[in-house]
Amino acid sequence: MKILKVNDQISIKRSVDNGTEEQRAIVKDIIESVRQNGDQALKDYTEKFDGISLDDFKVSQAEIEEAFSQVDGKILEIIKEAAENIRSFHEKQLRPSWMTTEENGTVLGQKITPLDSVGLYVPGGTAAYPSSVLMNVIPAKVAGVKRIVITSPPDKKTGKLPPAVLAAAKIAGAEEIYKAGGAQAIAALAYGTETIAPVDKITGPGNIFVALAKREVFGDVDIDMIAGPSEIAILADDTAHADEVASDLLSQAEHDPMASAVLVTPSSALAGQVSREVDRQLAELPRQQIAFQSIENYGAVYVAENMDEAIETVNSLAPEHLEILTENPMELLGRIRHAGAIFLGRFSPEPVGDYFAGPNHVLPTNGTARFSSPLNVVDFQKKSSILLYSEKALKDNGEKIAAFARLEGLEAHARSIETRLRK
Ligand SMILES: NC(=O)c1ccc[n+]([C@@H]2O[C@H](COP(=O)([O-])OP(=O)(O)OC[C@H]3O[C@@H](n4cnc5c(N)ncnc54)[C@H](O)[C@@H]3O)[C@@H](O)[C@H]2O)c1
Ligand SMILES: N[C@H](CO)Cc1c[nH]c[nH+]1
Ligand SMILES: [Zn+2]
Repeated sequence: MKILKVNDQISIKRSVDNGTEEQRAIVKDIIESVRQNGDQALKDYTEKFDGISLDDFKVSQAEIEEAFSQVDGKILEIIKEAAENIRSFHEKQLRPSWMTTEENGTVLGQKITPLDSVGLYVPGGTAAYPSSVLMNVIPAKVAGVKRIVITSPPDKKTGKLPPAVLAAAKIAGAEEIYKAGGAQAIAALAYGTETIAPVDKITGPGNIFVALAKREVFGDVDIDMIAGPSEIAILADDTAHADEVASDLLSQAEHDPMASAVLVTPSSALAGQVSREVDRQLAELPRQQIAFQSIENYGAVYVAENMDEAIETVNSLAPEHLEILTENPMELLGRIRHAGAIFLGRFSPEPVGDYFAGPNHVLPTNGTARFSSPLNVVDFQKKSSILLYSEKALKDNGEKIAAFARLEGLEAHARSIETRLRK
């Protein structure tokens, strides 16, 4: 793994993928076709891209039960315990609606309402993570969303969805599940077909066709974010254990050839040890090819002049995941301004958050931690403002409001107020 000096140019190499012109045109065609032809288009594209001919896209209750029985009992217990931790963490994010009443009778407030329906896209293939099913469905449940839909492409051989995904969905409490993938599934969620009623918001990652389709339907429905490849930055001093730092870097590198994994440290001794250790551990990994490309193209060990420079470097990266492996990580927490999730100390490696602790693993990537947050309960709710003026309140303030309206040249606004002042 390469060792570099921190300089002004340092940044995680970003891979913001807007797709090719051809891919964007394909996605537009697919969406239009699903809008026009509904289920028939969904069926045709599933045959074309997934090689499966389906008469019914809906996963039956029997299929869910069968999947549940196929997953090892001990694994089911682990998924249930993780689900409980995730539920308990997200319940703490709930905020009540509120109202205030002033002396003149004015009532002002904010009413919080869950979205009616949301759709979660679960990617196909090896990226069909049951943990991501929990991380999307549970905050929606906690928010109070009544209808939670899951859609995922059928396996090219069996025509089914992975048993662990169906089991996680059942444990999280989502049982309206469809076998449909790609841009056609996003179009079906956004606009509906004969079988799939439309939803109000679409969440979840996917390949370039899924990402482009989410961008395309945004506005007609809401979306969560366009998640990029995984990122980890580690801030460490010479008390860190090189083998642990290396394994944590590789834990995200194995996700994606474009995942980024960087160490930032003022210790050149640690830098050398970690660099060698990454190379050694890489050779032993099953997903060696993926991790190798990630480390080669998007990985680095950065040596800073001192801890102050290292901290500023981390803030400028605004990584998805940040591990602090220093003598006293808590002391540095207050100086971290930008990171999706912050893992403190050597007993909190990143996979603790991916699977089990409770905080959401759907996190801002590509430096967007500067302005956005992990997926959370509020993403599945919306707010309505409440206003009630008493007669006295309107009489006391009506002239000011009418004057403000006339300042903007809006006479009908002013009269709407004044017609009441005269009575
Ligand atoms: N950021 C995260 O948290 C996260 C987590 C898991 C997976 N992912 C990403 O999800 C993706 C999974 O990709 P995948 O392809 O295995 O599954 P996918 O479900 O995203 O896409 C499969 C679908 O793509 C469509 N498709 C394939 N080729 C097409 C073509 N030529 N034209 C039109 N549509 C086509 C098909 O409809 C197919 O069903 C990866 O990019 C992975 O990095 C990200
Ligand atoms: N680290 C990924 C998000 O960046 C999430 C994940 C799922 N499974 C394992 N990891
Ligand atoms: Zn992960």
